[in-house]
Amino acid sequence: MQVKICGITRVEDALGAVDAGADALGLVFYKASPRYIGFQTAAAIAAAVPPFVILTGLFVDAAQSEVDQALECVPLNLLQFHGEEGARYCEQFRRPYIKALRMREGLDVSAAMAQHPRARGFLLDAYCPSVPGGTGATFDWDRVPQNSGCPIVLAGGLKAENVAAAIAAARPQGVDVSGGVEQSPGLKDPRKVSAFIRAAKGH
Ligand SMILES: O=C(O)c1ccccc1NCC(=O)[C@H](O)[C@H](O)COP(=O)(O)O
Repeated sequence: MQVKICGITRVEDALGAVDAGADALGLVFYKASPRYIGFQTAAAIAAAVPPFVILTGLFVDAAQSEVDQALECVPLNLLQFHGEEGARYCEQFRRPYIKALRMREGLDVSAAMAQHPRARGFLLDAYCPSVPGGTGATFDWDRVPQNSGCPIVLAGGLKAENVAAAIAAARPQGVDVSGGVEQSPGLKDPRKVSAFIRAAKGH
């Protein structure tokens, strides 16, 4: 099971997550988030992270110039679009990307996935009307499509205590967590991070 720890704001949190076995880290470039970091901090984190860890840049309906600037300043391996971005917008950066789908009631997940034929995967997150992500809320894991033909990353309200059950129900390729491994918004708790990764990877 691949694990992404999202909302990293400090070098020590990045290194702690990598030591604990994280496969990917998420850097939030959405200014309204308590986990927002600027490009300078992001570049410092990127410089400290070993080469085989996937560094993901997260955006919510950002201006094209903002994503371009992030790509100039930070060596991101993957883009994560967490708003209402369409395929043409996401593809213009010519970088691997995953599209977040917020699981509001009635969402046709397969149809939403079909709108992004070039996405490398889909991150399925809980839907809360006023907050685009990092809400700590779960959704019904039985709604995760099986055999969709594209990697699924499960997110939303995961923590060490529920991630094994979530994986058993949704059978995703990866899991993503933010609030469930924090001591306070934006600051990771090393013990929670390592308990989460152990539980997700089944050891
Ligand atoms: O983390 C944020 O603050 C955030 C803000 C706006 C859009 C997305 C955000 N996070 C995206 C993630 O990938 C989170 O890990 C995911 O939403 C799950 O968060 P949580 O329920 O806190 O584990």
